[in-house]
Amino acid sequence: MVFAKKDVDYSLYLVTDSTMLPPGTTLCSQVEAGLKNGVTLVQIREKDTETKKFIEEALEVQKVCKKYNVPLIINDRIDVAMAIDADGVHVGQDDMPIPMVRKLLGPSKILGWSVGKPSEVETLAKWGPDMVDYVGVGTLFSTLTKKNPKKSPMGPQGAIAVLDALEDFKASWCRTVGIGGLHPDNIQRVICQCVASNGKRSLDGISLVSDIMAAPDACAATKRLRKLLDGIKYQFVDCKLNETFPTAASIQSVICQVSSNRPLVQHMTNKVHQNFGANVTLALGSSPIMSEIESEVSELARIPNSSLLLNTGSVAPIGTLKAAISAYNEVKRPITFDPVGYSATETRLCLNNTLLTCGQFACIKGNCSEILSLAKLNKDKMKGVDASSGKMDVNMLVRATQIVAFQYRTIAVCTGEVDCIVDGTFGGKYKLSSGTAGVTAEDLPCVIIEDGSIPIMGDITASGCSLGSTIASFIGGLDPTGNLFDAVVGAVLLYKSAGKLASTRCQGSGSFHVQLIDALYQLFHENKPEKWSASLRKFK
Ligand SMILES: Nc1ncnc2c1ncn2[C@@H]1O[C@H](COP(=O)(O)OP(=O)(O)OP(=O)(O)O)[C@@H](O)[C@H]1O
Ligand SMILES: Cc1ncsc1CCO
Ligand SMILES: [Mg+2]
Repeated sequence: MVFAKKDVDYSLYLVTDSTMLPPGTTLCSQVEAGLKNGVTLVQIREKDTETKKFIEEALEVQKVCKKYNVPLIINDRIDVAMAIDADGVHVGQDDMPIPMVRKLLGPSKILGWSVGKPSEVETLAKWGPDMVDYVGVGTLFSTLTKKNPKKSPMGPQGAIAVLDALEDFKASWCRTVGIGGLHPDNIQRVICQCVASNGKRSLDGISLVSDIMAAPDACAATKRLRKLLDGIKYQFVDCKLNETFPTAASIQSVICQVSSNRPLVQHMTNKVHQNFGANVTLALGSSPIMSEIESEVSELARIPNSSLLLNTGSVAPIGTLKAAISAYNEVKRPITFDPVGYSATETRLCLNNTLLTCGQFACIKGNCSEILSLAKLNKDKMKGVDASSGKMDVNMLVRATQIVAFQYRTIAVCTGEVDCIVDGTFGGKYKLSSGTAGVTAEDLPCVIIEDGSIPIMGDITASGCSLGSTIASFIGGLDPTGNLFDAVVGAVLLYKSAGKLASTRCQGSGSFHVQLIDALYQLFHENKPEKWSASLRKFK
């Protein structure tokens, strides 16, 4: 059977591994369970099987694939693929060079290549459409299936770089599947986050091994995966995403919700911020808990109206941070991420980037240096944890905030004299192949909050960190019908207004600290929009 290459469905690509079969199953029975329930492409990848056995197994699997009219790909073994007339071959970077493989296979077979970086995409683009039909993009996350991984996991940001390269080098024919460490708990996030910057393509599918091959009930496991792939919305927090534009009335309603729900805000934050953050949280009628104990994150995440502030100014062990991200994502409770000193040192860059690959954040907030660096618009390293001084161009800051919001499908906040807030959640909508239908970062809604210059806000430590506490309280306090963008904008607006009020009452930076908590307490409990001095406007 010859498959029209353009008709190949890459959405659910099963790769075999007979070393992980549960008792009572065979390679073929697991593949058939997958095919019956929505696997669209099969690859035989048996690293430790002798040739004769490999061929016997491949022929058996081929029979089943033919029954379901699904193409069969062979990993690495071009000889085996040719011997059994399989539908295609998949090779890695260290296997036989692609032009040779194509020469052996002929033009009609499907040829897949593992890629991890833009330079590899450039090469395949130069070869043109007759060479590589699809790429396996990875390794996305660490996985036990690769015994000696040569590369460290690239995360969604690495996949975005590959998708961008495919667009830049105009390799429109080339399809993509994400590979490595993909499981039901991260598939929606990966499809949602892995979109080219021009919004024109997302992954065409995902490739996985253990969730089907090692499943005691491979039928149920495949059905579950199929449902996630065919879904349209990734509801990563249990409140409304991207519905309306914030107004004074909608913010007032958020404050009412926070007042009555009294969220529990778990802080994993730096030492400097802990006491101040706890008091800010209390001023907002919420309960702070400063906890960095791995064994309790799951329990805390499950408390009604829980919310996590993850601030990397000084940090708990990375395993604890990862566990916290997973625990809150799992129960759809919000995480506010503050990548303190993001690009100040290599260590911080690496740590923050690692955490960014681990989950979905409801909000990412940073000062202008952090946001510019996250958006890769900052050539200079940060000097420390504080924003670089000097007047910033608002257009540039908005642009950076939009890029961060778009790339991480989050609400991004950039602080300074002017605060920018951009909603990049796309209402949690996701789709294979078609990206965001051409909508780009520049098209995202942006709100500006300002109240004139309040230099003393930059003269106390952890004022940005405590805005993080405020955002985490507001998001955590939302009803399921409350709106995420309203909550973040409301937090920034109330905090700025409190800063202004405190600056008129204080005598210096010491008393400003105290006055800021008083002002937040007052404005929150009064909940009167006419008392908010900061202005809210739509950017452009
Ligand atoms: N010049 C300014 N005028 C008005 N508001 C400001 C000014 N500088 C900072 N702010 C406000 O102060 C808060 C902290 O912002 P900043 O950008 O200084 O954060 P940060 O560097 O992360 O702070 P930290 O690391 O000390 O916690 C924000 O709410 C921001 O709106
Ligand atoms: C001073 C300082 N150092 C690490 S975190 C922090 C608080 C402000 O970000
Ligand atoms: Mg900060």
